[in-house]
Amino acid sequence: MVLCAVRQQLLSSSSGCAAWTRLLQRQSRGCVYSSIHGFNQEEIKEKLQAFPGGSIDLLKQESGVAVLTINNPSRMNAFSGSMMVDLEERVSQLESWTDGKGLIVQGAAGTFCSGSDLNAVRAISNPQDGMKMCMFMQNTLTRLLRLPLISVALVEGRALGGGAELLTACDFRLVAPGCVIQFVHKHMGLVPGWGGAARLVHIVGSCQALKLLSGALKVEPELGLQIGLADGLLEAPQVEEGAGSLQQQAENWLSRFTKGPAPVIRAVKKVVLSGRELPLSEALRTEKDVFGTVWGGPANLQALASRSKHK
Ligand SMILES: CC[C@@H](C(=O)O)C(=O)SCCNC(=O)CCNC(=O)[C@H](O)C(C)(C)COP(=O)(O)OP(=O)(O)OC[C@H]1O[C@@H](n2cnc3c(N)ncnc32)[C@H](O)[C@@H]1OP(=O)(O)O
Repeated sequence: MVLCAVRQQLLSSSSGCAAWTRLLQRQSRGCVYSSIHGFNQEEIKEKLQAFPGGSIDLLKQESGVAVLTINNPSRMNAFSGSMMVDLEERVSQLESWTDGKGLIVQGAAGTFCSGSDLNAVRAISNPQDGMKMCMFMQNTLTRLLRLPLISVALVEGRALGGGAELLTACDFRLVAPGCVIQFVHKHMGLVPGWGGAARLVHIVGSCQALKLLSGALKVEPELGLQIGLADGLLEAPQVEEGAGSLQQQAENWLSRFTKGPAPVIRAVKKVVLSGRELPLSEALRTEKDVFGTVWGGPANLQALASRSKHK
């Protein structure tokens, strides 16, 4: 169902986007898990909806940068079951947002996310349902990371367990003073289940990932920057004129990379994504296909016209 929606959106935008469809088909058939893995998305969505609370809010801005907010403050932004379903639906909306260039993922009320709602976890603790929730969240976070948008996690307060896994599903992480990222899974007798371990190895390397997971180490801003889990440090918001809100600072940081026509910014994310995920020959073919979507396009022709005056 996801691939159909994604394919339809991409093909409807322009014939050039057939390249992106081929990438999705080559890479993942849209998701990590499908019916051939015994995964039934509608079945697990129905189970998850039985655990309500909180919301995942999405604001798509004229600037082409959207803000996704994990909103369950009474539970330190823990993911209820219905929030997991919400997240998948917001990712679908972002997959269809053809004007999008960037995404900021943040938590409400001064903290990021404290993982799964433990009340829900207790209720779906049988292995079958746990694995289905795991596959659902792996599919959703993989699609989040594969969005043709440049994504930034704005990490404030605490990012624990699944919350720490969520921030690994963004391209970059900006940390606020005093925040703590902690993969607490070992303390729960678990390992990451939402894909956080696989992505963490790509971000910080296997040795650092092994330390963070086996030690359930608390990663504060200084360590995060040192090991590459954090890409920038935000300033504590000043009441008087100053750095601006954390979200404003994050938007300013992101703006350096999203400045320009959406088709070009989206093409940049696509070629980096294929370079990161595909074997070299496939990545080169995808790069050629994506190149074909911008070569001779409006932005390219306008740039050539403006430079032809420089004799
Ligand atoms: C794949 C991983 C995934 C999974 O296995 O499904 C997981 O993520 S498992 C969950 C991992 N997360 C945790 O273990 C964090 C648990 N929470 C805490 O350690 C603390 O609450 C905190 C986040 C460090 C904050 O501590 P503190 O500042 O002392 O506040 P409180 O503890 O009083 O919390 C306020 C309020 O929020 C509720 N809360 C917090 N986290 C969760 C959560 N993950 N699930 C459900 N509820 C949560 C907490 O119970 C308090 O509620 P009240 O007691 O009703 O006030």
